[in-house]
Amino acid sequence: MCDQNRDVAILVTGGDGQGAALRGDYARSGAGFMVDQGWDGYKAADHALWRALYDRQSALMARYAAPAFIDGLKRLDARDGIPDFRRTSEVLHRAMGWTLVAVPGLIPEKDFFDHLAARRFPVTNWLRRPEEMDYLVEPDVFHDFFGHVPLLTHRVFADYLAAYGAKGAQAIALGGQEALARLYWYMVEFGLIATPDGLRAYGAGMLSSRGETRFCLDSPEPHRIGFDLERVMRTRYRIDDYQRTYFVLDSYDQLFQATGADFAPVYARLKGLPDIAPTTLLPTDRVFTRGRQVGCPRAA
Ligand SMILES: C[C@H](O)[C@H](O)[C@H]1CNc2nc(N)[nH]c(=O)c2N1
Ligand SMILES: N[C@@H](Cc1ccccc1)C(=O)O
Ligand SMILES: [Fe+2]
Repeated sequence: MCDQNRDVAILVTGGDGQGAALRGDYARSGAGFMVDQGWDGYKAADHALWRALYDRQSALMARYAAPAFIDGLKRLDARDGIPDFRRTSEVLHRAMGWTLVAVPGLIPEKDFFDHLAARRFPVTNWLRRPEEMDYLVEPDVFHDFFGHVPLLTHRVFADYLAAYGAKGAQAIALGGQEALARLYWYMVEFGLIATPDGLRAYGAGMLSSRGETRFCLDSPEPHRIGFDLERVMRTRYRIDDYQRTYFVLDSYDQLFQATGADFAPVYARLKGLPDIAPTTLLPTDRVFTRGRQVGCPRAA
């Protein structure tokens, strides 16, 4: 089992080299790092913390979240306590062909891509501590379920995620997995979408964090730039703080269409181009907000 821990430790020190402590119980994980959710093991205090997180985040959704996210969250009816993934999977599978699988935390990229390609969404089975209510570095069940599952009930986005996962094998074969991981990071974890009422957040990474839900739309610090596949794939990211750049979709279909292209020539082009720092703005960028980029946002 230590091999699996080693694999995951390598994964978690990815990104720009920051690490995050591994909290999950990887010892009992099986194929694809799947574990039993252990739903019966959750205590009343865990369910109470879930409800507190759920109520606090839900109160922000009308102002900050994309309509598709709000619709999906309502459909899940997950306020009362930490959901039993098996029950959610029954509903989700009938509607969208997706199921949820419990994992102990971050898993190696190949396993993650394979799960998405097979329409299995990995959901971490432990809950953050009360002192981490506003933000934590690695995903917990609140981030994975509250943040990600609502958009699995949206046909185009659910199909996009499967199409995205199916790109994993080729990316690993061609050395494009960092580029593909950036596409996930910016467009699944931290994506914004333009609506008639202005920009709204749909990314799981901001919507599971009260701090970043407000920051991503209210703060003058970060850049907000129109989505462009190669621009996203060239842009580095931080895993341990609010983002310095957010990308904006015109529609979920725009993201789905972009993922229909063959990425092999894209990876080849990227090999000859430098990475872009998250604080950088290019003259070719479609700029919604030119961020001030001063100071460390989370410390503010
Ligand atoms: C797609 C990209 O590799 C990203 O870092 C993956 C890796 N492994 C993961 N593992 C889990 N459980 N959850 C995640 O969101 C991710 N993200
Ligand atoms: N920072 C998010 C969790 C998260 C972890 C990893 C990636 C994206 C998001 C939160 O506090 O809810
Ligand atoms: Fe996530």
